[in-house]
Amino acid sequence: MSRVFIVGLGLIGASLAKNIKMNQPKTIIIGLDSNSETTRYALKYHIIDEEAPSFEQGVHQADVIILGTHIQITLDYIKRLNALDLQTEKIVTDVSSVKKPIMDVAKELTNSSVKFIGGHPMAGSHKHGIEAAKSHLFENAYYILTPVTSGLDKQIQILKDLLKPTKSYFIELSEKEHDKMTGIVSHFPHLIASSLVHQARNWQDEYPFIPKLAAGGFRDITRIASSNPDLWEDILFQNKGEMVQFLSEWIDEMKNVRELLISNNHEDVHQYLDLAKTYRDGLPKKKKGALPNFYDIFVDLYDRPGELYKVMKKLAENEVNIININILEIRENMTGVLRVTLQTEEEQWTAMKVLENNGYEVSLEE
Ligand SMILES: NC(=O)c1ccc[n+]([C@@H]2O[C@H](COP(=O)([O-])OP(=O)(O)OC[C@H]3O[C@@H](n4cnc5c(N)ncnc54)[C@H](O)[C@@H]3O)[C@@H](O)[C@H]2O)c1
Ligand SMILES: O=C(O)C(=O)C[C@]1(C(=O)O)C=C[C@@H](O)C=C1
Repeated sequence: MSRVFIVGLGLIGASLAKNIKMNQPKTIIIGLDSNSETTRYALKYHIIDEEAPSFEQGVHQADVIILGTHIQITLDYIKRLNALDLQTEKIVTDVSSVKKPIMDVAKELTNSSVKFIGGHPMAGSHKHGIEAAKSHLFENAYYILTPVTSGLDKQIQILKDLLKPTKSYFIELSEKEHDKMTGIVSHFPHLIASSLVHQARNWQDEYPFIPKLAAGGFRDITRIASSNPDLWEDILFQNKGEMVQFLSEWIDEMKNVRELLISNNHEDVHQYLDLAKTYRDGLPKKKKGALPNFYDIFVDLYDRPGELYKVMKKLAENEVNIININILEIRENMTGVLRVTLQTEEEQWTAMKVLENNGYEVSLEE
């Protein structure tokens, strides 16, 4: 029986806690969060078994420590490991979205009882906090590991065994490779999504109808602009070097596209769009959850009498034919997610609009 200490019980920390609890019920989960309401929630819904009296005591009590806080805070916790007089070996990992600053600090650790393995599950959400946590969040996602030194094979295997039920795919990368690649496909798109929202907002004074027209395309490309600004400020500055480089490249590219439009260069604009389409179409398809991907929508559902019925009724009234429904985690007083599977893309679109117009939060991805 192992003891796992999770520091920071937000979206990622609590999702891991739920996954471990569900699949390895004998593992004791000790938790720590600076927000006492979060800790109360975690204890009440058995997401953790015990609250750690302090960071230091939690580390002493555990075999594996998962640092699930924002990066700047995680850096402080890693530094605090050095001062501990530990009797047994501790496997310590984090979940931070940027790896170089973490690994720089971890490499400075002189406490030989601490075996640090950098970690980053490449899945998440624009939502944050314990209430958004889901045990299946990491299903089919890549889980990147960045070990601090070689010779940690045994510890890496223990960590992988613990996290195996997340059903994610483990890969090892250097921190440099990690920050470059996640910078391109995760961090930089956040800046662009936010910039598109600002542009729409700036034009809204002159054209107040803009938000009503901001439908499919705009919503798809800007979903991530709804993420937690505290987290993303942290991520963007921790990966500042890459961000500045990508921004410079992007500005040059946009200037070039502007020139193509001004000079009526249809051929090159077509080629620009066509190349992007070919690359985008070739990206691996997302497959999450146990069901094959027909046309799913995901509806936030609160645990209240009649909620499921209301959703089904609205869809029936609009003649949406449902292939399957699946409730992904709903427990007393918790927001769960209802997956509704439709046969066609058109029905997927209709179902989403019908429910959104009736006040539900709906997304095409979980
Ligand atoms: N959100 C995502 O999509 C995502 C995906 C993968 C990895 N990550 C990484 O996971 C980490 C956590 O992100 P999140 O989205 O779960 O954030 P979150 O805001 O949902 O959770 C952070 C939790 O840490 C707690 N906390 C704050 N200060 C603390 C302290 N000093 N000690 C203990 N707890 C403290 C907060 O109360 C909160 O519960 C970040 O480093 C982020 O880079 C995020
Ligand atoms: O799905 C989202 O909302 C996310 O932003 C998740 C996402 C990503 O960009 O894919 C964001 C940051 C993480 O470090 C990992 C995953």
